[in-house]
Amino acid sequence: MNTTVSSPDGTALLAAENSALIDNALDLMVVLDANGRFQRANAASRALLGYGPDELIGLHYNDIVHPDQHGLALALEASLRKVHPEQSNVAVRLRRKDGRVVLMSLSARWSDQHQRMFLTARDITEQQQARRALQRSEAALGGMLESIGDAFFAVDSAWRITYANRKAGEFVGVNAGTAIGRPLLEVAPDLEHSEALPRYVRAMETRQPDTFELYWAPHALWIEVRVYPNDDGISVYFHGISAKREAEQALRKSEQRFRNLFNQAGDSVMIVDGALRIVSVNDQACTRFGYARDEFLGRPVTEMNLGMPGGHAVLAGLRAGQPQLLRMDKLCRDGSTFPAEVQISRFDDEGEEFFLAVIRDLSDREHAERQLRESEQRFREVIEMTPAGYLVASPDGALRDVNPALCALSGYPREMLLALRLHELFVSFPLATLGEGGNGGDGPSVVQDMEAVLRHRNGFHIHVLFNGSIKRSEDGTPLSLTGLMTDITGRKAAESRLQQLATHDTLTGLPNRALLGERVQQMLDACAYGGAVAVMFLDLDRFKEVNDSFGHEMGDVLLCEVATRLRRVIRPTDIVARLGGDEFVVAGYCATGQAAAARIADKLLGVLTAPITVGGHDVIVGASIGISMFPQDAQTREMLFQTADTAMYRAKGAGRNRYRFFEPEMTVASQVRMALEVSLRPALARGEFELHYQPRIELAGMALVGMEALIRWNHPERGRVSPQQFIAIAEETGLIVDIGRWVLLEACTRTRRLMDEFGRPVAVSVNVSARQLAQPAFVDEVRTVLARTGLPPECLELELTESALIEDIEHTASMLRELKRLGISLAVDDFGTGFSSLAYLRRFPIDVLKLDRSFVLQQDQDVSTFDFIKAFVDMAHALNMAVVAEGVETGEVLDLLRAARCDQAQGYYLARPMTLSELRSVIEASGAPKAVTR
Ligand SMILES: Nc1nc2c(ncn2[C@@H]2O[C@@H]3COP(=O)(O)O[C@H]4[C@@H](O)[C@H](n5cnc6c(=O)[nH]c(N)nc65)O[C@@H]4COP(=O)(O)O[C@H]3[C@H]2O)c(=O)[nH]1
Repeated sequence: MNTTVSSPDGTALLAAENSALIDNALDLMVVLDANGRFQRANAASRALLGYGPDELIGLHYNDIVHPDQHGLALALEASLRKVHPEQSNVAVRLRRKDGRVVLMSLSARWSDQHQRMFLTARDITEQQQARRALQRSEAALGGMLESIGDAFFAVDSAWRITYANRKAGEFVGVNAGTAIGRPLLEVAPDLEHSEALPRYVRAMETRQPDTFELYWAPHALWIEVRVYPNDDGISVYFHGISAKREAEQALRKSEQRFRNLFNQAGDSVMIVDGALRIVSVNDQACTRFGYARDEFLGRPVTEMNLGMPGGHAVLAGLRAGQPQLLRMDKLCRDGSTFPAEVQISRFDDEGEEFFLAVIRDLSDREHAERQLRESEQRFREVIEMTPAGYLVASPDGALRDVNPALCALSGYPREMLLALRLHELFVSFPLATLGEGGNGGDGPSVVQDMEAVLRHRNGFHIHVLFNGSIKRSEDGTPLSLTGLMTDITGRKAAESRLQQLATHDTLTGLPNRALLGERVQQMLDACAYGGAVAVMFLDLDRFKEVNDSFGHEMGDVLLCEVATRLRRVIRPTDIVARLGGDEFVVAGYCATGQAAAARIADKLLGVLTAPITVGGHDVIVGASIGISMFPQDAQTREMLFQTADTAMYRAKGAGRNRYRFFEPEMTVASQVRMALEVSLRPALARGEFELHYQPRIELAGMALVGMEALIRWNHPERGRVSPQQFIAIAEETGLIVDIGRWVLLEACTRTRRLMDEFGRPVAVSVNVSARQLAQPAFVDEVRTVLARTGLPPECLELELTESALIEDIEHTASMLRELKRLGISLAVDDFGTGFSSLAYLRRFPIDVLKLDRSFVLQQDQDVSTFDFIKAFVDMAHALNMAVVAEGVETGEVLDLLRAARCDQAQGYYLARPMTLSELRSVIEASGAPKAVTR
C-alpha cells in the first residue's frame, strides 16, 4: 500500500511504520469511498485477489464480489451505514482477477465522519473447505458408527459419554442422544458390578487396547468387547456373540462326538494324506494291528506292512471320486492276518488331499457265516434223519419243504408232497392257510402241541402232534410256517381207552362214579330254571350170597346182567352207573317229581326181582333203592348222593327189595350215627364198655346151662347205647376187632371167676364178628385168652353170624376147624335171616344153630310155624347140631319150642340180659348148671 508521509516529525514516522505494517499484513486491507469504490488497498490484495493495490483503485466492490453475493454486499453496506457501523467476520465470496472464487471473512467499519468504509478481509477459503471436510467426515463417521453392527460408545477421561450409537443406547435401554455428556455409570449402572468396568479402567490407565468376552447377565448373553484408548478417554465396541459361542460349543461337542466315534468305532479307521503318510488312526486300529499310535503316525502306509491297498488303480479310482470297497487279508504286527473289508474314500481339507480307510474285521462274520453253514448242514441232516415229519409251507398253504419222515408218515413221495397244500394233506389243520391264523401282527407266532389229523395217501387218518412256528414280516404278515409233527395215533387210541377206563366201569361198561358225577352235574345245571332230577342209589340184596355161593365169576355174570337190565329200563336221557361192588346209581329227569321217580324205581325193582340165571341156577337178587330228589331233598350233587345213600340204607333196613324216598329225619339219624362213630373210638380206652349176660335155659329140664355175653356201652353223654346202634359202626370202622378182643377176654375172665366162685362149670357164649374172624391171628388170640384166663375150652362158645361164615368160605372153614381143635363150641347166630341153608352149613364144624327171634317170636299160635320149627329142629339134630331158640317172650312160644324138641332157649320170658352181680344171684338160685350141651 502506498503511504503518504505528511510530516517529517514523529507523526510522519508513525505513518510510515503503519504503512509498512499494513503493507506487510497478510490480510487484505482496503478503504472504500461513500460510493463503494476502492480508494486504497494494501499489498496483500495481489496475493489474495490477484489485483495489485493500484489496480483496485477506482473499482467498485461489486466488481470483485461474486455476483451471487451482490445482494449480501449491498445489505452489508446498508447495515454498516445505518445500523451497525462495525461488523466483523462476515463471509463473502469474492472473485479474483483470475476468476477463481475465494471466500473471505470481512470485518468492516463505516465512518460517517470520513464518509469512508474501512475493510479488512482474510482468505478463509481453505479454512472453510477444511471445516466442510471435517463436517463431512464427522457425518460419515457418525453414519458409520450408527451403521456398524457393533454397539459403540466413547467416554472422556472424566468417564463422561462423548458418543454412543443407537445400539449402545438400546443395550442399556436409553436414547443414545440423551446419553451424551452424562457419566457412564449413570447411563449404564449395571456396569458397576460387571467384569467390564475394571478392564475399561485399566485400558484408560495403561492406554493399552483390550479385547475380551463377557457374559452380560442383564440380557443373558455373551458379548465381545473391544476397548481402544484415545487422546481423551476410551472408545468401546461390543457385540453379541451368543450365537457364535453356541456354534463353537456345538462344534466342540460335535468334534468330541466325532473323536469318540472315531476312537470307539468297532472298525479300524485310518486317515492318510496325499503322500500316503498316516496322519490319524483310531484306537481300534492300534489294537487290531498291534501298533502304538506313535508308530503309525507320520509313516507312509505303504511302508508299514499292513496289507493296505496302495496300487495305482485304487488311487486313480479314488482321485476320480470313486470310493473303493475292497476285500482283503490284513497283516498285523505279530504276523497274524485277518480277513477285512476295506472302504476307502478321498476328501479334501483346506486344499490338501486325504484318504479315509475304514477297515472292518470280518473274522467274526466269516466265523459266524461258517458256523451258520455248518449249522444249516447239521440242521438238514437232523431234519433228514429225524423220525418226526417236517414241513415248511408258504402262506397260501403250499408245501415248500418236507423230510423223509413226512413222506413215510403220509405215504407220499417228496415230489407229490411238494405239489400239495396243507388242506389237502390234512383232514383238519387249523392253520391250513396262514392268513387264517391272523393276518395282522396279532396272529400266533408259535404253534405248540397242536393236534391235527393227517390224511394218508391210502385214505386212512393219522393223528399228529404239531409243533411249529410262523415266520412273520415286521408288520406281522405271515411269511411261512415251519413245523414238526409226530404220530400220536397210538397215543390217541390209548387216551380214548384211558378215558373210557377213567369214566367207565370195566366189568359192566357202565359209567363210573366220576362220569356219573359229571353227568348228574349237567342234569342239575340243565334244571337251573326248573325241573327235577331223581338220584337213586341201588344196592343188590343178595349179591354177596351169589358171589360166595357160586364164585366171583358168576358174581360178575350177575352184575353184567343187572347192568343190562337197568340200562334197558331207563331212558336214553337217564344215566345208570356202577359205583363198585353191587352198588348202582340211576339218575334221571323227573318232570313230575316223586311220582315219576317212583315209577322208575318200580321198573328197576321189577327187572331185578325177575329171576336171573347164574351158573345154571335161577337167582332172585332183589335190590334196595334210596331216592333223593333235586331240588327238594338236596341242592348239590354231593348232597343228592349222600341223601340217596342214606335213603338206600333205610330201604335195606326196612326189609329189602323196596325203595325209600329220602326224608330229612334220615339225615338226623345219620348225623347221630356219625356222632356215635366219633365217640366210639376212645370208648374202649376209657373203659366205657361192660358186659351183660343173658341166661340160656335147657328146655328139657328148664335148667340154666350158661349165658350169652352181650356188650353194653355206657356213653358218657347218651347213657347206655344199645349194641344194635354201635356194633354195625364198630364193624364198618374196624373198631370191632379191638372191642371183640376185649369182650372175649372179659367174658372168659369173668366166667372163670364165676366157676371159681361157685365151684362148678359155667358156660359162656361170646359174639364174634366177621371182621374178627377174618383176622389171621384170631385162633391164636382165642387160644391165648383160654390159656391166660384158665377157662376150660368146653365152657366157651363162639357165636358167628351167617354173613361172617360166608365171607370167605374156604378160609372160614379151615379157621373154624382150628377153633374146634381148641375144644370150644361154635354156634351160628340169627340163623334163618341169611341165605345159608342147612346143607350149606354142613361144610363147617358147627355145634349149635341159634334160631332167629323172627322165627320164634310169634304172637299167634300158628301150626305152620310149629311145623317149620319142628322140621328145622329135626334136620339140625340129624346134622348133629343143637338148636337154641332166641327171643322167647311168651310161655306159649316156650311150649311150642319144647314141643318141637328145641334144645335150649333164651329170651325175656326166661331172663333178660343182666349185670354180673345179678347173674351171680341167678346162678346161685338155679343150683348146679349143667354144661352147655347139644
Ligand atoms: N326183642 C327181644 N330181644 C331179646 C330177647 N331176648 C334177648 N334179646 C336180645 O336179643 C339180642 C341177642 O343177641 P344177638 O342175637 O347175638 O344180637 C346181638 C349181637 O349180634 C350184637 N352183640 C351184642 N354183644 C355183642 C358182642 O359182644 N360182640 C358182637 N360181635 N356182637 C354183639 O348185638 C346184638 C344185639 O344185642 P342186644 O341188644 O344185647 O340184644 C340181644 C338181646 O338183648 C327177647 O325176648 N326179645
